Amino acid sequence: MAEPGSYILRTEAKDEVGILAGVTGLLAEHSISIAESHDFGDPVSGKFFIWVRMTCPEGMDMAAFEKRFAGFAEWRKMQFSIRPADYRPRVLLMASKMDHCLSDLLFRHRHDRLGAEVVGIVSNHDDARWHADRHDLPFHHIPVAKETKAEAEEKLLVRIEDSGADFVVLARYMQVLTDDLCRKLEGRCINIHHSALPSFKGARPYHQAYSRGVKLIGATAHYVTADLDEGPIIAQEAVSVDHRATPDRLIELGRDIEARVLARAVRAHAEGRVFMSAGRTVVFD
Ligand SMILES: Nc1nc2c(c(=O)[nH]1)N[C@@H](CN(C=O)c1ccc(C(=O)N[C@@H](CCC(=O)O)C(=O)O)cc1)CN2
Repeated sequence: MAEPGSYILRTEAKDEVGILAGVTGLLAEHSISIAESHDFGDPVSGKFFIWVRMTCPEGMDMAAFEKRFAGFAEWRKMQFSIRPADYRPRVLLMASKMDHCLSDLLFRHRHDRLGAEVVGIVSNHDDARWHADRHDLPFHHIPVAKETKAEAEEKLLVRIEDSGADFVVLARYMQVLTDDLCRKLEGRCINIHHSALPSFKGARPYHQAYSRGVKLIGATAHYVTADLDEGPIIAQEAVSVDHRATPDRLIELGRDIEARVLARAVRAHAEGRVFMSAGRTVVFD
């Protein structure tokens, strides 16, 4: 649990000399101590990113500080946000039949290791109801068929709205989202793909990998876009395999990697550690 007076500051701006000094100078001016900080100047986008976990002095006028910071940000044409470090963004989890990632996220949530507040579970199958009941969470069974996809996505949007979810996680949710839904969820829908993208996009990646005779398999957590499995990558991991591994063995080996990679991405997103930059991500993990 973050200590009282602890806040997360995120900034992004055109990369210019003095940006970092300006931000840290403002913090020092207000006797704000820095507990953790990260910064990066992206040569591709020409943007400079700063992430700070800061502790403000007791009794500090945060409104006055934010107003002062806003003046600096306007001058530097900087985007910024400040939020309490113990704020937990609300997340809606979605799964189909495979439940290893869902189960792992719920376990981490139960032990407050996810960095987000799970507000419900959505599935196109009824199997995941067991997990919702086990964790005393709302469960929404929204079946999907090609001819009912638009109606199903309308129901999903209602659930997202009603639950107050800040973001959505596809924890092995095996339905392709329409372009329209991807636009509506831009930057706030994370998927776990069971391959080391860009290899083996689409369905059955382990079978694709087996046919290719790979010596590595992996998992990729990425933001969802209309281009299937081509969204900005947040986290990845890979493990060596050899000629003896059948598709079923690859699926078995992949479970732990998928769950670990997805949890890392969810927590990074929840803590505001992920920035978008020229179609890629900057992750201050
Ligand atoms: N618009 C997007 N939707 C989804 C993405 C994405 O990146 N963009 N990621 C997928 C997850 N996924 C792999 O990780 C995946 C899921 C399902 C399929 C697929 O082809 N499924 C069915 C077709 C189902 C449908 O048309 O809805 C099939 O097997 O034929 C491919 C990849 C989640 N959605």
